[in-house]
Amino acid sequence: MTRKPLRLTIVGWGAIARRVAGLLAERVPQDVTLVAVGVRETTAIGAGLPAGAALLRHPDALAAVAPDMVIEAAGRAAVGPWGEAALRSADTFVVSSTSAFCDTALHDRLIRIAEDRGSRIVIPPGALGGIDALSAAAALPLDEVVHTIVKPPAAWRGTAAEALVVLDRIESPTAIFTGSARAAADRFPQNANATVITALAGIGLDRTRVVLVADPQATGNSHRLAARGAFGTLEVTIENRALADNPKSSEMTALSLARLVENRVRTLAR
Ligand SMILES: NC(=O)C1=CN([C@@H]2O[C@H](COP(=O)(O)OP(=O)(O)OC[C@H]3O[C@@H](n4cnc5c(N)ncnc54)[C@H](OP(=O)(O)O)[C@@H]3O)[C@@H](O)[C@H]2O)C=CC1
Ligand SMILES: O=C([O-])CC(=O)C(=O)O
Repeated sequence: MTRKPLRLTIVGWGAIARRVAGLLAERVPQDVTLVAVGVRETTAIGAGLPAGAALLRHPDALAAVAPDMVIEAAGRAAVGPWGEAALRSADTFVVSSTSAFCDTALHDRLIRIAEDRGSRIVIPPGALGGIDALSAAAALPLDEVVHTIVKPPAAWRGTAAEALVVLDRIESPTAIFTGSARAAADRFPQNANATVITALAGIGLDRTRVVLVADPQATGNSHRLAARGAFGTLEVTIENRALADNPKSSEMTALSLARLVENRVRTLAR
């Protein structure tokens, strides 16, 4: 029996969205159709929108394209409006800007809509490795989870870090934030989404400890997870290359989204 191609919509047409679309077009062209791209009204779209993909400037337009899966790769503000529409018109809504889940009311609203409509919210591993093990470990009590993110100064430009340190003058690794995952993602919504992924997999937004570091010697974006609990101990470090179009975002975030989509259409998910 042949399967129908998955009807995919991506919200956002930035570094991650374009990379994911490119990977899928290259790797599973017959199995996935990018039916639409969601943007905001003011977004100027350059060349490169795939042929046949509709451009949606409002979440209400989603229903008409009847997607199977909607991936958000836009930013925290996009998660609420696009998520509500996606959970009403698609069976799966995939969230990249997980910092949105620091807003408990939004989190609860999306869960309620998903329960009403029989749809699902999926949080991919994003820039991280080892999240499957942390999530499995959380079935037993966890004592401690610490997530450390190290990025070069350029990745912290245009963020709250600029009010704390002079990024151009840093000469050695400098901690710009220490605190909970909730506070980290709230203050650094473009750079600390991954801490919410860790928190939701493990011991929650308030108990997960986060350290954010600007390092002039760093050549990429690294994430270190350390956890301790009844399962044993876990230490995972991933050194990610940044995406060419956005130094804040890692290549792994796009690769991980592509894997998630590919596994949905593959006979052997891996
Ligand atoms: N989970 C994880 O591990 C990671 C998550 N992220 C999240 O993914 C997001 C996207 O990353 P990246 O592609 O690198 O960012 P970019 O800045 O390269 O692209 C973001 C795109 O989304 C569009 N956009 C922004 N806000 C909205 C909105 N409210 N509605 C619709 N479109 C919108 C922008 O358009 P324009 O501004 O032109 O209107 C732009 O096209 C990040 O903001 C971050 O929240 C990033 C890295 C890792
Ligand atoms: O891409 C990364 O390394 C992680 C990131 O920006 C985020 O968590 O928001």
